[in-house]
Amino acid sequence: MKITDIQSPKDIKTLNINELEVIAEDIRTFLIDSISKTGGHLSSNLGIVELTLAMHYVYNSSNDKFIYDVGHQSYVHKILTGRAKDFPTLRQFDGLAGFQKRYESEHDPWEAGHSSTSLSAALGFAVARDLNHDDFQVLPVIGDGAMANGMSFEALNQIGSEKRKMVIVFNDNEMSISKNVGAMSHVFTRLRASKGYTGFKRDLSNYLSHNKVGNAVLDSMRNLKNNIKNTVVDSSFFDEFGLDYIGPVDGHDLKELIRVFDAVKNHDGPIVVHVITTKGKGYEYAENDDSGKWHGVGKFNIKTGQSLSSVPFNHLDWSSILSEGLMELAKDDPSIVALTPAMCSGSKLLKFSETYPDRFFDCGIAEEHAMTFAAALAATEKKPFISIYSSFLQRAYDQVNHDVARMDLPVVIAVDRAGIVGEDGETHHGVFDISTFRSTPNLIITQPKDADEARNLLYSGFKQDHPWMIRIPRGTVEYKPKPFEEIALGSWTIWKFCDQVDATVIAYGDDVDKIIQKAKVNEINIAVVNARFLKPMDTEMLHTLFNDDNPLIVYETDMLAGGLSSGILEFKNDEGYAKQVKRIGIGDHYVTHGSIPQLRKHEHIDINSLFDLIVREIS
Ligand SMILES: Cc1ncc(C[n+]2csc(CCOP(=O)(O)OP(=O)(O)O)c2C)c(N)n1
Ligand SMILES: CC(=O)[C@@H](O)[C@H](O)COP(=O)(O)O
Ligand SMILES: [Mg+2]
Repeated sequence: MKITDIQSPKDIKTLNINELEVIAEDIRTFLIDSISKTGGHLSSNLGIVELTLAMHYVYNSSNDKFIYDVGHQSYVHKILTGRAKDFPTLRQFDGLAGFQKRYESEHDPWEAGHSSTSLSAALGFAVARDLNHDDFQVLPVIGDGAMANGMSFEALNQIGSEKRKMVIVFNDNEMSISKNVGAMSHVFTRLRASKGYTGFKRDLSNYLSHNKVGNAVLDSMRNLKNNIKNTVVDSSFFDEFGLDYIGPVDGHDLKELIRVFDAVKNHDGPIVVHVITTKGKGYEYAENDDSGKWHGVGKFNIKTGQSLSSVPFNHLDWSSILSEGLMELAKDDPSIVALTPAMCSGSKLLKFSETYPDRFFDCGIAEEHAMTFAAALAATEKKPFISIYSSFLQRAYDQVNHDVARMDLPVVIAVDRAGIVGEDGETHHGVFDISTFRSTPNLIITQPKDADEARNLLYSGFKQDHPWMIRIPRGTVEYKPKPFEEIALGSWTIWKFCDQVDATVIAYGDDVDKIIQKAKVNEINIAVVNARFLKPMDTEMLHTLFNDDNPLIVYETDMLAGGLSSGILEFKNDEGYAKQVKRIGIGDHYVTHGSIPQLRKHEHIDINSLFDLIVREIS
């Protein structure tokens, strides 16, 4: 059977084990081939092939609810639910999404992108089912990284007391994006090494021989399903939560997986099936990767494993610019420490972690904890630098407010992947943080226009006594490091095409230089303000701008509501100015997936849309 011919899970239900094993290998080849051309989350999907096949073989999606935690490992599920033909469009504008999407298929009952929502969602589905006297199984599929998150524990706490029927598929590959960390990872290691499943298998064969059903295991297991209580083994960890447990199960042994899923099919109450998988299974480079490089990839050469994306000459990604700067500062200042909630590779902190292992903390997928941890470090004379992707920082809103800003503690917060991030889409665009945090007292919010300013904002952040955010986008910028210089708090800068300009644009980030460049090339007579402090704003400069007669345009590439232009409109109102302010930014909706330039165009927040507005305003 061709992978692209699979229309629905029904197509694999009549296959025998040998045929299923062939399909598993074909799916792996399909994934490697397809993702090498589009980019995407390769390793987690290669690891979950047999597991997903076994689940679809035994259960009946869409009646049974398949809920993938994060959703980055739902590609095999997408293939088995008739979406293989759409893989050439994966994560592209108008194309197949990289996560489960309710609009995409009836087989996607839930959506995520952020980690550790699957267990809470599963409980919601299970309770609604019971209240409606419906009959379906709920199957959250959750990794060992996501399982160690606080939300998962909050959910387990209630699942264990509610005792609703669900099969929690615990996909344990000892990896988060990179190697999994923390005490929970040791708990899982002990479980993995436990004799539980051996015990289960022994009980099972006893059961089978007592019942004289012979060796036709698949059929026998069907008889067993109502007696699963006899075979479920205790596991100290999940047992403490009041959950039944089976495992560890070899996640690449299709026959075994099918036997186990069949056995727990109608299990009464919540049961954890602990499945051991290998992240990157079947593709050597990905299988041997501990660093997280193959977790999410761009286009690559299958043979050599080389990336096909190139970084322009003299350019470096923004995360590395900050982490290189941090390394320089940390060399002379032993009080500097660095933290990441599970994003060591993406935040480019690997070098820091190797150089200063005692001063580096990977907190796991635990944004809330990481932020409060950083606050306490700052309260005890350490100088914490915490790097968090903007969209994941949404998780730590209260900790920034309650623990960092309220106590006015000098935590330097790198808000990475700020702005539109591209292919990950809705759940990952970092477009909310300015609006979210502009109302937080004591907090300073900055965004550099170039690499020098990024370094200088980092340097300045460590020289002062307040919480200090530095927003940096996904992508690269020209990098020729110069000695650090301090930047005055709340100071903006202005560039003018000539003394008498016709309009002023206020912008921030790396768009500032792009706007200046375009104005120069096209001889457009404007001034461009670099609003490198989004909070506090440069009120002296704002008074000057409101006192001249030129049109004033605020150019934002984040949410309009509550963003920089909202701050400027508040200023205008409070200071009693009459001048109109034109603004560009993202309206009241979520932004889809696609390349960053495509999405900016689609949202009318690209530089061409800005210049169309400028020309309208000055003509
Ligand atoms: C709240 C949040 N923080 C961080 C991430 C980034 N992230 C995506 S997948 C992942 C690792 C998940 O590990 P695991 O659950 O074990 O899944 P695996 O990829 O190993 O299958 C992380 C940290 C996220 N999606 N959401
Ligand atoms: C699924 C997930 O949340 C991460 O893997 C994310 O896709 C990483 O994004 P970057 O590629 O920008 O590091
Ligand atoms: Mg994992």
